Amino acid sequence: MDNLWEIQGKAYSAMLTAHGITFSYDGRKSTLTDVSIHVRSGRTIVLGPNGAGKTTLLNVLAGNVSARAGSVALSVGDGVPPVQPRDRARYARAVGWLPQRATPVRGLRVREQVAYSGWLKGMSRTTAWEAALPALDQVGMAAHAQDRANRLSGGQLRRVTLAQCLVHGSRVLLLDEPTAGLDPRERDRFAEILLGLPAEVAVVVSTHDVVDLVEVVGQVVVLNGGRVVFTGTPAEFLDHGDPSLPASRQAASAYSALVEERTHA
Ligand SMILES: Nc1ncnc2c1ncn2[C@@H]1O[C@H](COP(=O)(O)OP(=O)(O)OP(=O)(O)O)[C@@H](O)[C@H]1O
Repeated sequence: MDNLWEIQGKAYSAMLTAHGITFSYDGRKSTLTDVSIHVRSGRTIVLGPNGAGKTTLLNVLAGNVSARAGSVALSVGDGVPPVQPRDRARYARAVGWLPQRATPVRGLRVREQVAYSGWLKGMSRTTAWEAALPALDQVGMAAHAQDRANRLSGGQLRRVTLAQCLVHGSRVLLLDEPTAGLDPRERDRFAEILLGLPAEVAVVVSTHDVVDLVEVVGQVVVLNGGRVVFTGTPAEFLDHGDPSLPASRQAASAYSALVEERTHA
């Protein structure tokens, strides 16, 4: 189990593919309709207005909820059968999910909280305890390993929650609005941490904040009304913006154009 990502001694990058996902909370109205997304190593940003379905999509990708139609599969290497969400233990171990609201586990210290997550994902107690410190170091929180988790600031807690995703060696990270509500310094720090992750890790970030993440991503996906209305590179995304605007406003203009095009279609 600890060597999921080393097949015959070679580390593989993962590819997460969702195909034709349709999801409904009440069995009638579709919150996601025929959504397909391919996530490779590097960063993917999922943009969309409130209620577009970003959180729901991340929950489907994380295996937290099941789609009514479509499939989700994680490829881990040549000749290895893809891992599917119904293979709960392996899938959960492979995919790290950071929910919108980070919560401290009452009574635990920071290192214990991170180790606990690793243990929940199938690591032995000792391995999880050992792995907790490097995971905290990756997010700049090693110095707080002995602090009570419920005494941390919102930004620190968010970083500890990211360490909880990293501790079990996730090759796909699903981060639901990770920088929402953080001050500019914490936001910059979070962006730097994402940039510092190993190249083979695939990171999916849902956000409303077009500007600060577009420059650090490899793929942009725009959701509107539960449908994918755009998938492409940041440059292709920016092509939808008004070229007469200063660069700092191009991304917001591209986003508005894509969302409005769809709304009026
Ligand atoms: N547990 C739930 N039960 C029923 N409907 C839900 C549930 N969660 C979300 N919805 C509905 O599904 C739609 C998509 O919500 P979702 O949270 O996925 O969108 P979002 O793009 O993440 O929005 P936001 O940016 O506001 O977080 C919304 O209409 C929302 O009201």
